[in-house]
Amino acid sequence: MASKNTINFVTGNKNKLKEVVAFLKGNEAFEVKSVALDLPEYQGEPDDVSIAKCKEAVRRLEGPVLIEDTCLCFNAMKGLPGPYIKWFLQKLGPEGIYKMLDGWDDKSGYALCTFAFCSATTNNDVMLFRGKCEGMIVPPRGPRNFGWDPCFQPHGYEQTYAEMTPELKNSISHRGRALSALADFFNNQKEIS
Ligand SMILES: O=c1nc[nH]c2c1ncn2[C@H]1C[C@H](O)[C@@H](COP(=O)(O)OP(=O)(O)OP(=O)(O)O)O1
Ligand SMILES: [Mg+2]
Repeated sequence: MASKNTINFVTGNKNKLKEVVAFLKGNEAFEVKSVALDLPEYQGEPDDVSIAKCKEAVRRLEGPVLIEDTCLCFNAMKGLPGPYIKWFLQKLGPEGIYKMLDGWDDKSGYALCTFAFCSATTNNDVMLFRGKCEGMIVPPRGPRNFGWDPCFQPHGYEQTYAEMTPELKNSISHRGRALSALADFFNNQKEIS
């Protein structure tokens, strides 16, 4: 049996890593090796942010590189805070994230996850794998373990992400959906070079 391909997954976020490892457990085509590195927070549209982040990771490391960038987008605000959610969360906490929508009736939004992969041998071409989960921004409920999980409730569910089991979250989440696209791609590749 051919040995598994290993991809460097570059993230400074332990919770992201945990979800990625749990999702890929049992995957036969590849495995991720964690590289704990805080990459810069770029500005722009989600795809451009992920491409810039991936190119910076390639510049710093050798071999195939995988990064991920997550947005939380409010429909009332035309997709903002989007890639800037990290700073809003850091300053305002989950309560403040909900209060941002005080002036709007529309509390709907979506979580968007974009994985960016670069093989480092293909002229630095970056491939993107996206996953989206639609839902509502709600007053925080549930454990405060992971970012804005307490104030995001996916459509069709009565729990916030924070109130879900890790298995349920991964099966419907923005990240789970993006990982499923990523895994499909790699499972159809013979070798990741
Ligand atoms: O499923 C999630 N559930 C709740 N919160 C989440 C989730 N996924 C990311 N988050 C938070 C982390 C950060 O505050 C922001 C995304 O920013 P983002 O740059 O992608 O993450 P990060 O800087 O923590 O890690 P990284 O080193 O991979 O860039 O939303
Ligand atoms: Mg980041």
